[in-house]
Amino acid sequence: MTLRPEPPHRHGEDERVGLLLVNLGTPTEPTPAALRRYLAEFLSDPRVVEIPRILWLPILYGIVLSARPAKSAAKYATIWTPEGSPLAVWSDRQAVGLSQALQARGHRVQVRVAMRYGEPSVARGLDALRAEGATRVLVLPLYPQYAGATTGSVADAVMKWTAGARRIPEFRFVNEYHDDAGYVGALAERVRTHWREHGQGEKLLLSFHGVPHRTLLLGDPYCCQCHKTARLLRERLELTPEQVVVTFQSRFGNAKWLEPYTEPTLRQLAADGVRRVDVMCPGFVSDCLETLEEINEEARHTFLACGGERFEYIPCLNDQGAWIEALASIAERHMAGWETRALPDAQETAQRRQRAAALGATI
Ligand SMILES: C=CC1=C(C)c2cc3[nH]c(cc4nc(cc5[nH]c(cc1n2)c(C)c5CCC(=O)O)C(CCC(=O)O)=C4C)c(C)c3C=C
Ligand SMILES: [Fe+2]
Ligand SMILES: [Fe+2]
Repeated sequence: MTLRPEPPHRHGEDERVGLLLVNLGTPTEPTPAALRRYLAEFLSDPRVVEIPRILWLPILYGIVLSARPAKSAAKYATIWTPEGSPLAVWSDRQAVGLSQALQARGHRVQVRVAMRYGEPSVARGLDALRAEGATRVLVLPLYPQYAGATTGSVADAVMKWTAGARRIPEFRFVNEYHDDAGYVGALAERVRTHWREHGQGEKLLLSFHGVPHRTLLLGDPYCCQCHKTARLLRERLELTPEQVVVTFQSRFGNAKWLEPYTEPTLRQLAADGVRRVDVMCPGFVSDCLETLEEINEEARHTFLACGGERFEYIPCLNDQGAWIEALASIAERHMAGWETRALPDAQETAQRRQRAAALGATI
């Protein structure tokens, strides 16, 4: 194995902290060709589809990648913005906001955004942090609930990068923050703001991305963490258990996934005479295809077509101030003990001069 060369090492250099904010990834454009590239990488991850490769890859490169790219591209086209895919746009804004929030709290931390699939890749993000001198790296996935398919896979990508690194930075991983008070508080604020402007519906439906049911039986904590987030949010909002419904969306394939499923539940609610639902997706911190198209377009249509009268979609946390502050607090907690204090410029220059002098050099 050939190890990658490292940036020049300066004797007496200080420890520098980098933060890698990681999201899922998204196609580069809403076209079948771009979708094919994205889906091929995403769906060949053994943590995402846990079927033996020898059985799965022929299905993936056969049926799935012939039919799905065009269908998915058409869906992405309905949510695309002039700046690109919403998931990428929000992730970038979250990184900028987090960087500013940490700076305002007196930390010197280099923040980079990376995507588990596509670009900017985890490897590119880590290369950039190393080039900027990071000797310690906090990996913060934008997934509040831990799932092997998402959070676990981010760790895989980091480990793959370390395998080629000569000087491996000291890593810390944020595994989950499903019950973090700042995160739940930001969700509650989002709901309350929506209710102030649009009134309150009869039911608050909380829709999380699904995973195969067998992962729950195999010990993945995702399902329990989704339910705990929902309970904490309900308590914050002072709602009764009857006012809140938890569902799972985005089922992929024919296996049983976590239940109840979002769309059938909405049909049932309409059949039961519920006229207005408020729908939120607390497991997604950035609006994306799964919220803007699957929920705000498809699920809305289903509910209204089945007799529902009003469907209120409550947006994700995106770049809301309370959420950015929550992210900063989560990062701070996980960087405890690491030197992140920003030095005033003059002091930093003086320190460098001193070190250089000790080495007999002048700068
Ligand atoms: C929030 C956590 C997510 C989990 C858990 C998750 C699991 C999971 N997803 C698939 C298959 C697909 N997901 C797709 C899109 C997608 N998934 C998440 C998040 C989670 N997925 C997000 C944020 C997005 C949106 C990305 C965007 O660009 O906006 C897609 C692609 C779209 C499509 O063709 O439908 C697929 C496919 C599986 C199999 C899975 C299993 C554990
Ligand atoms: Fe997904
Ligand atoms: Fe979907």
